[in-house]
Amino acid sequence: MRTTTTPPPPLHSLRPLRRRHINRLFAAVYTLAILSLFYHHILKLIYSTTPLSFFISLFLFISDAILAYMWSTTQAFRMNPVHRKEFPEKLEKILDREDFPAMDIFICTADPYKEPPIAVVNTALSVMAYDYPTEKLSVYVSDDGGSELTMFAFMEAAKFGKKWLPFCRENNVTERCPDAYFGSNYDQTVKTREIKMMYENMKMKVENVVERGKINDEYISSEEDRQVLSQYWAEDFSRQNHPSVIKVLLNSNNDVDSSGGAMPNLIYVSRQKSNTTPHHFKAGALNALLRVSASMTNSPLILTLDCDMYSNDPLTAQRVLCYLPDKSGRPNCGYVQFPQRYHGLNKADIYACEHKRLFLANPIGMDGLNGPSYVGTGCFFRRRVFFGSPSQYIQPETPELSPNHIVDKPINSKEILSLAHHVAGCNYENQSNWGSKIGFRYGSLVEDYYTGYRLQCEGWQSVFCHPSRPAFLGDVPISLSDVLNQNKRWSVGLLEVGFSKYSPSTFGIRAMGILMGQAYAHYAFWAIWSFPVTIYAFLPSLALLQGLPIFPKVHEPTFILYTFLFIGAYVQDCLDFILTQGTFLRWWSDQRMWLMRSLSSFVFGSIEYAIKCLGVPTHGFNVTSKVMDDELSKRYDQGIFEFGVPSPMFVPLAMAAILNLTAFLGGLVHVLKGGNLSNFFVQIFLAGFGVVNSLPICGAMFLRSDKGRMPTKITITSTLLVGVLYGIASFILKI
Ligand SMILES: O=c1ccn([C@@H]2O[C@H](COP(=O)(O)OP(=O)(O)O[C@H]3O[C@H](CO)[C@@H](O)[C@H](O)[C@H]3O)[C@@H](O)[C@H]2O)c(=O)[nH]1
Ligand SMILES: [Mn+2]
Repeated sequence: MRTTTTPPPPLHSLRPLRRRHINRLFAAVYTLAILSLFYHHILKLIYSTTPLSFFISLFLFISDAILAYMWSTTQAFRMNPVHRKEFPEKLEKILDREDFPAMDIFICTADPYKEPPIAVVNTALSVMAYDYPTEKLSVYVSDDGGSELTMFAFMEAAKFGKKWLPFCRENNVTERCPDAYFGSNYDQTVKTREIKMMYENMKMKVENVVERGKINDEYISSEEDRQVLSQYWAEDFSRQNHPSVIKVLLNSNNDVDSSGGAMPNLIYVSRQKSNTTPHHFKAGALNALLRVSASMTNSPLILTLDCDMYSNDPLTAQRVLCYLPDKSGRPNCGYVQFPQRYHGLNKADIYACEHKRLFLANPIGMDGLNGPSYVGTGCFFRRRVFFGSPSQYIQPETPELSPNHIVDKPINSKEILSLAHHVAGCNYENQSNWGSKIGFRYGSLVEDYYTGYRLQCEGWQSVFCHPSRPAFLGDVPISLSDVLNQNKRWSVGLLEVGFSKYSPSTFGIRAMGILMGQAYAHYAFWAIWSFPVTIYAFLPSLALLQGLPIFPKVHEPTFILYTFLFIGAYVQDCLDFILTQGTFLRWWSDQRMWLMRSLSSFVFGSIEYAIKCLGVPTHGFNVTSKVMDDELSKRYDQGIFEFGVPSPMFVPLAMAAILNLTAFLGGLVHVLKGGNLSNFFVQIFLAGFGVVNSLPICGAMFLRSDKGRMPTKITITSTLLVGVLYGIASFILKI
């Protein structure tokens, strides 16, 4: 620390957004409107004359109650949104570079065929090249795929890194992810050409090896490497069942780069797996890394990264130092979360993978309360948060793992390595606090959300940091079935939290207050949107086809209420989106994907959750594929929806599209023939709204002939099912 007489310059600032006043006012007005709607609903229920009208009113009542509840949870994000700014350029006025805290960086990968090792390597190199004292950085790669291909890729990366790091430093490169750098408009010089050749050479080898599924003999450069790789060749070594593999690929005490500077530590870890012991997916992997890293370096700061999110800004770690050691802003700040941002989104972001609300707008709102939730990647933690609340420290069972333990032996020493293997063992956690009271928490498929939530319940706070140059950039799934499956996994994991004894709506509200509890409840109950959206997608159209009006007529006062509620919600949603660096086009995609996810991912997620509750084993963590198919990428770039595979998740989407189209046309014919528009206006409007939203689905069913069109099987099944629904509706009306 430097000693100065003047007070140190502030390292960050905080500004509440003005729109919070309007949000609060609007919330009050909208609440009144919702109350009037329920008054109307109750009257309708009481005065319903037939069982049919009673049940229709009941369905609409429940749907609106769920919509109203979800609306109420979103208010937490709107009450006090804030903006922060940090000043990393002032950091060195306060803290000498040699006093920067050490940092352990965790990178998770789980499948070399879904997560190409060359991309994982790129992620690792991008953080190894941080503008930070190199000897203080340790990169730990967790390979849940237990794959020699990934190990091989990292052996190559360790060699290439020795050239890449000095190259970045000497040329002041901002794009420190090699793939991003060579894909950018970089200076063509002898030096850049030389390094590009080296990179291409490494990439060729790694891709070649993955393609063949095995390592060419001539690629193995030393006897030591051969020995390491031979572990994977043992007969009983499989992905689900193998001993732990830990290899120090770079050691900052010995390894130097081509210009003589220190290299960061680079450690490959594949924890022990056994068919009979649960491994808890990513949370389990992170806990293994937490312990292995404790035994080797035990740095006070930890960054967790998914293999598909590379660093896009070498100054990011320094930005974090503007918050974490500084006690002035949030004394109990346990983590600094950066938004998940993506490269390669198409113009309209057709699948709304940007998740602007989840990753940008909502965290800004939560930052004005106790801080954002943890989103799994791009998050810097204080190691201490994993060991009990700010006031109640929990000692891990092995004293060497405690966050204040100082490692005094070289990472390659026998004692350290044997401890590392011990703590990476699959039975190590038996009868311990790991996953329940310490480390990343088990019990939900969205371990990130759940862990952040439990930490915040314990009293830890967090900070949201979103500099204008994205700190990290990730890949997005580019086919609809991948997107829907990812969202299905999320909804299962969220329901697991929502209906647990730690439910945010009970436990959360008690622990953190109403607003934080509501914010977390908003996510936990995402999947219940499936009910109202499904009802609104089917019921009005079915009734319309039967000539049965179910909403207020245009001249009735409740019609104005309905109009206000609909337009009010939609306009506020749109404004929120656009004011958070959004475009109208992307907002349109976002609301469409909300409907599509509600109709499929959330429905299937709820069913899977229910099955899981009954004790039937389900999929678990289905890793999203990051492999790019050229033809598919091309269609994605043109903004064309990708169906292609006959996924059952498409059935409700196709059914809603067919039914709404039929009902809308039927409604028009009715009006054109002189029928009463006023009675059916709301239903015709809803069907029309459904049609506009399902244009890409109709196109994929009836107009397209490319490989990404809707499989004929799905179209036929859906048409038949709509027929059955229509039949049932007619039957019910007759009795
Ligand atoms: O058994 C497993 C399964 C997954 N992973 C890793 O977890 C990460 C996320 O997996 P991915 O398939 O990319 O899931 P996404 O849905 O894209 O990820 C989001 O949702 C996850 C929770 O469901 C969070 O963990 C992620 O951080 C968040 O970005 C990847 O690095 C995987 O390698 C493991 O390490 N072990
Ligand atoms: Mn991912």
